[in-house]
Amino acid sequence: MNPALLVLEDGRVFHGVAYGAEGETFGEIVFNTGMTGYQETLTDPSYARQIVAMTAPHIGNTGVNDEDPESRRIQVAGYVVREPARVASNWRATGSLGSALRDQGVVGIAMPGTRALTRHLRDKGAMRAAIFSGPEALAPGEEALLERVRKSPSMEGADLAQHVSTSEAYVLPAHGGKRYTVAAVDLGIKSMTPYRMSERGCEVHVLPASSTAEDILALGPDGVFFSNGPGDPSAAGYAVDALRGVLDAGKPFFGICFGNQIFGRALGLPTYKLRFGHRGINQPVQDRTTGKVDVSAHNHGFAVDAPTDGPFDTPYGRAEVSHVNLNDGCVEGLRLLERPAFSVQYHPEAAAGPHDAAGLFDRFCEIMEGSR
Ligand SMILES: NC(=O)CC[C@H](N)C(=O)O
Repeated sequence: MNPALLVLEDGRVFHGVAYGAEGETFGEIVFNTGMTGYQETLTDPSYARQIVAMTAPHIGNTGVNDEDPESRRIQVAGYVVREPARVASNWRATGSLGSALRDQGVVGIAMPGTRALTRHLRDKGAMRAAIFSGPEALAPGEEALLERVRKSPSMEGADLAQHVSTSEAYVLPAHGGKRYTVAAVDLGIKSMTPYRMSERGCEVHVLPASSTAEDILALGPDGVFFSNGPGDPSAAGYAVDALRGVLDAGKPFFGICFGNQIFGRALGLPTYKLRFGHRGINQPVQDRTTGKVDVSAHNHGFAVDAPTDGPFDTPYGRAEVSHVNLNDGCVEGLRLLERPAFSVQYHPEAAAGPHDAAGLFDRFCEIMEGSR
């Protein structure tokens, strides 16, 4: 197997062997703590331009199948694992993870130091990085490679949603009888999300990220949804403008992850970059109204900065922080108190992840019902 290097912008270098395609790739290095669900992780468009390191030591055991992808392709910029499975064993498997990475040109590295890497990122934070594998990519030597990593673009200020969004609108029909029309703005949407709505009787019109409030309202939707997505929410002013138009029109609104950050910005709140973010499927989130704790799926590197000591004023009336993360206290949900609009920073669609928060899709249906 050919040698590979993972080079971090602060000069830390990890040695390993090539996994997946050989060559080079640049991105923000982040870690994911999920013990399962690598295929959903790899295909989540929110990971665009990120190199994802898995803390679970053995990856690829169940191969890849045609049912679990969350989008049409592997979306991560690069992949870091400790030990790839040599055998893919599962009744649904159609191939191995190594060949899927290779076929889609995704450069990865298998290296013994994933634990040291995770501890490093925990202390120093997510940062620019690159994987170089094979003799050609490694030829310039570590110093020259590090220089190139330092010159690569940062995640801060990156507008990536428009690059992963659908270019054409499409419709997911309602399962078992249509009850609601939903306009879902695709900022990097995972395929399970509109599916969760469709199984609750929503006809889901998935719209490009560049859709304006007029485009959205032209559908006459019962409710509007803004999806998860990659990049820095402070660089997506177009989505904030569209959402403001939707809120001005009084439409019921639900947002997930990037959608929560856009909602926060539409309410006039700032967003900021977390040191190393939350990526995994066992994050404890508390609903501050009921006190109930959900174990939930996460993938975010940014968060909304909002007062957690009680309701606050916004251009749309009073709002409150509805959910907080019990690990670090960060804002995990927002809601308006006088209008039907709410959002969460985590992933009730649960692909992969626990289904504790599935009731949020029911809540979306309830606010659409209540607004009729
Ligand atoms: N999953 C998401 O929607 C991620 C949102 C945003 N890109 C972040 O990293 O915080």
